[in-house]
Amino acid sequence: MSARVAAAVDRRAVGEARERLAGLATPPGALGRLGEAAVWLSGVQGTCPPRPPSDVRVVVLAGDHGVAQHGVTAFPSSVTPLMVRAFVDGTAGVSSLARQHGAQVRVVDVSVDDDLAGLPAEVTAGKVVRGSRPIHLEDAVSPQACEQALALGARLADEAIDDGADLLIGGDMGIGNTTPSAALIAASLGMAAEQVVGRGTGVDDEGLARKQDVIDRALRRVGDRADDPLVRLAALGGADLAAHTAFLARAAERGVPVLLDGVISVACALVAEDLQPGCVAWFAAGHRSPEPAQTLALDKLGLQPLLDVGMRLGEGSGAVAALPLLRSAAVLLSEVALLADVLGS
Ligand SMILES: Cc1cc2ncn([C@H]3O[C@H](COP(=O)(O)O)[C@@H](O)[C@H]3O)c2cc1C
Ligand SMILES: O=C(O)c1cccnc1
Repeated sequence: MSARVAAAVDRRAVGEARERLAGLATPPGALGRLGEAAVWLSGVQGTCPPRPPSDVRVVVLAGDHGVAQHGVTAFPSSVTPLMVRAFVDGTAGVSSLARQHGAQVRVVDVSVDDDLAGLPAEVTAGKVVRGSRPIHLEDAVSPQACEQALALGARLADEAIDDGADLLIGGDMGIGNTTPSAALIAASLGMAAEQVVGRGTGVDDEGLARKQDVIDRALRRVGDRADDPLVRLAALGGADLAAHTAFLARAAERGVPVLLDGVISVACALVAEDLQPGCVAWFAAGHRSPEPAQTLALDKLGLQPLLDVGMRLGEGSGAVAALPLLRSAAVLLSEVALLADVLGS
């Protein structure tokens, strides 16, 4: 997949959108990031003014992580399969937001450490491994499992796009997953564990120190091998994060926009950009997570989040919460009069 390239956004539409935004009957810059979001939407849709996204798909890529057994999270791994069932039942946080804002949610078991008996094949059939391994002790997954996960993530993006999606959101579910996500961001940015570590589901100070130590040991264990983004994913990420990365990269390759979520989503976006330069043009940031690594990664990608409300749930929830703002941005650019017309009338 390293040979693939992201599609090109429509520069003409971007230029038209910038011109229209500057000409609206509003003071310059008064729409803030909504104005920027409208310009971005114009470019990725190839049309000015842009349309509010109407077929939004959230794909939650679920997977467990061996680090969860090493004191880095406030919850046990047994929560992961229970939450997968909650997504299927439509009772998770993102399920509620998606219903409210007209988005569809699909959950897929990439690497949950449970057989998820009784769930439909469309949830479980793609399973790559039962849990990714603890990254401070060994590579999260083999290169073969990583390739399989990448193929799964790309296929899931293709399925959503072929079914008519006009905006994709990657969601995550997996106890412990903020640890490999922070490690991926540290390795991608050449930063130290102490700069990227955050509290995830809410670890106490001792848990935070253990988490920092696990990330630090993982970074030192993998060393320069992490320079290769595929090795980085296999060694420091895991199957779910590889699938998530390919999901985002395939969207960019197919020219379909993505609204990014929290630290897991943005970690994968960073790796996707390394694998397939130019991807970031197809990404907008839904929200800012309190995880320090997420802000560091957003800064590196040059993205400003639409929302900053302290959400730290994952699941794609922060992106779905930002959806009304993105749609508002589109209708503002299309419906607000031009100042010249207002003054001339
Ligand atoms: C009930 C529950 C629902 C969740 N939904 C998303 N997460 C989020 O929190 C976890 C990551 O945080 P950490 O690395 O600290 O474990 C992941 O499962 C992520 O999807 C949840 C966590 C819990 C407990
Ligand atoms: O940044 C996130 O999305 C996040 C933070 C904590 C736990 N789960 C997800």
